[in-house]
Amino acid sequence: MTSSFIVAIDGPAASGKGTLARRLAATLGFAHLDTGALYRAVGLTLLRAGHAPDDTQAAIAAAQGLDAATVLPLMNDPALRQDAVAVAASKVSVVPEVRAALLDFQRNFANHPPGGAKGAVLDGRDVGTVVCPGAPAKLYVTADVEVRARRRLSELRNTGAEAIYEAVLEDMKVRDARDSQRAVAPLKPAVDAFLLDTSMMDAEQAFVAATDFIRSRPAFPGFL
Ligand SMILES: Nc1ncnc2c1ncn2[C@@H]1O[C@H](COP(=O)(O)OP(=O)(O)O)[C@@H](O)[C@H]1O
Ligand SMILES: Nc1ccn([C@@H]2O[C@H](COP(=O)(O)OP(=O)(O)O)[C@@H](O)[C@H]2O)c(=O)n1
Repeated sequence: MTSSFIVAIDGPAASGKGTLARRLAATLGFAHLDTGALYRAVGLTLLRAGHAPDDTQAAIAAAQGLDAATVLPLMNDPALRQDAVAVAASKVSVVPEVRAALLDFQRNFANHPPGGAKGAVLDGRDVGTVVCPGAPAKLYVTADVEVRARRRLSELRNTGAEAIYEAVLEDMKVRDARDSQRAVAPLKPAVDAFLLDTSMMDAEQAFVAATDFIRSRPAFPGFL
């Protein structure tokens, strides 16, 4: 059976989309897919094989080689969260063949959520625009880049990594620019997305604003 209960959440790095997506999925009883983790898995595979992150042919081979059996263990690998892996993910994600290789997995997850879930929440950069353009609830989560850099900094420090604010901020600006300016599936809000700026909101306030929006969508009767 194909599910039409899809919540699409997009936005730039450290805007809070993953935090929101996980909590929404738990509340709705839906499955959750962090689509960024798929691009990070490609980046990590490439780095571990000793390739440069901008080696296009190696990136295509890594993406085409990922299947459910190889990707699932990688999704829980702590190395996936390293900043170098985020940068590699952003580099491989400009390659159209890499995006094409990951598309079926994402659409299949959205339309046939695992574990008997009634619906799915996907977060990333192009879920509402490319992966699931027909999703009945789309959110675009953002925040000022300085706020996002501070969030990512404390996240990195909490994992024991040494991180400097200025470097994290600079990395984030470069990655935002690359993600927004690429030719294929650039980061941008879908025309029908609900814009949620979390610069002045904590995670609880963002969750309340998101659930108010989803509750207003006729396609989600009685879920919240
Ligand atoms: N609204 C918010 N206010 C403050 N911190 C937040 C908020 N949402 C998420 N965070 C924190 O910011 C960091 C990045 O959030 P995350 O959900 O991983 O962002 P993304 O998935 O967009 O990269 C995490 O440490 C998370 O706990
Ligand atoms: N749907 C998606 C998700 C991620 N990505 C790429 O993957 C990188 C890492 O994504 P992520 O969501 O894990 O990054 P953060 O927002 O957690 O920093 C992004 O910078 C994008 O370049 C993408 O191109 N399309």
